[in-house]
Amino acid sequence: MEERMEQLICENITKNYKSKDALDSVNLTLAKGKIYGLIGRNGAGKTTLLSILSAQNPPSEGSVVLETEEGRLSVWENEKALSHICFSRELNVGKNTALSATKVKDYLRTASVYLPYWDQELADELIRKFHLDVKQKIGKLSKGMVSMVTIIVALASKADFTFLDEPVSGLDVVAREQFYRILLEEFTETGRTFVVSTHIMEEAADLFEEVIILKEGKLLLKENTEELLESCLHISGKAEEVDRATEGLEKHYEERLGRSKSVMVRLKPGQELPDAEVTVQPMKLEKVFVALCGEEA
Ligand SMILES: Nc1ncnc2c1ncn2[C@@H]1O[C@H](COP(=O)(O)OP(=O)(O)OP(=O)(O)O)[C@@H](O)[C@H]1O
Repeated sequence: MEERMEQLICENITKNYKSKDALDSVNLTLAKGKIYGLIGRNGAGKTTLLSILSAQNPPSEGSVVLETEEGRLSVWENEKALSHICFSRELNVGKNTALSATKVKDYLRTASVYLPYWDQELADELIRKFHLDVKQKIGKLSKGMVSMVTIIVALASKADFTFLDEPVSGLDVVAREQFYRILLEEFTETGRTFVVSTHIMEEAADLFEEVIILKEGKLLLKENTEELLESCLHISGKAEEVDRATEGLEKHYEERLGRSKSVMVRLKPGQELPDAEVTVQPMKLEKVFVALCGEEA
């Protein structure tokens, strides 16, 4: 019987670069069979986290452990653990680099050698779906086509834990929708775990069972997306009414305009808003993110 990977655990990960502390004591457990959205402002530490989770980058402190039926395997320098993890990074092609001169088919062939569960049939299907010219050099591809190459590597890797770093950043809206559909199909068929970092939250929010938010190198929250959105409310109205309605609640992003005021509250389980003359509106993920990670006015 095929061995199943259970969860990937990130224990107290800190990463200090020379001039920057990129991650600060991050504890995180990624369960089998979920799609996670990883969000955070520029420089929050998303890429650093994914590179540490996949052992492409050593942490300054802490460890990453793959928990299996057979026991706990440290991910660092452990071929068996790493065979179940794929981080398909954004490609920095650059001019006149070895990568820019590499043909797509050769890049994919190299990936197929390194990734032990590579599915060539799936890779070929995705190449067709994305209309990708595999004879083309990577340096000659458009930004979106380069993103497609990283998406193909991620999906065809068939790794139990697959990380994609801003996969849709260069894609047009049609290709983005196509990517979300393909990802969901692959997820439904296989129950693999995906972590997808993105700045384009709204259109991907339905895809994420859980969201992970990094803020300045710290894990701000990891929560079921639906529950997070249910708990966050936008309250507006006369300032004194808003104050009365939100007293004692967790508040973010207060904005005052003359005598009126608006604020986001995040209700804890069991908490309710008192009756008050205020307008209460549900919030979309992007607005919740801005309220949690944006700069207060
Ligand atoms: N190799 C490195 N050397 C020094 N500092 C680095 C290195 N890589 C990242 N950093 C710094 O660590 C911090 C986190 O960077 P990281 O790339 O992980 O952020 P991110 O959340 O992925 O950002 P973005 O959304 O802009 O891609 C940033 O301040 C960045 O400048």
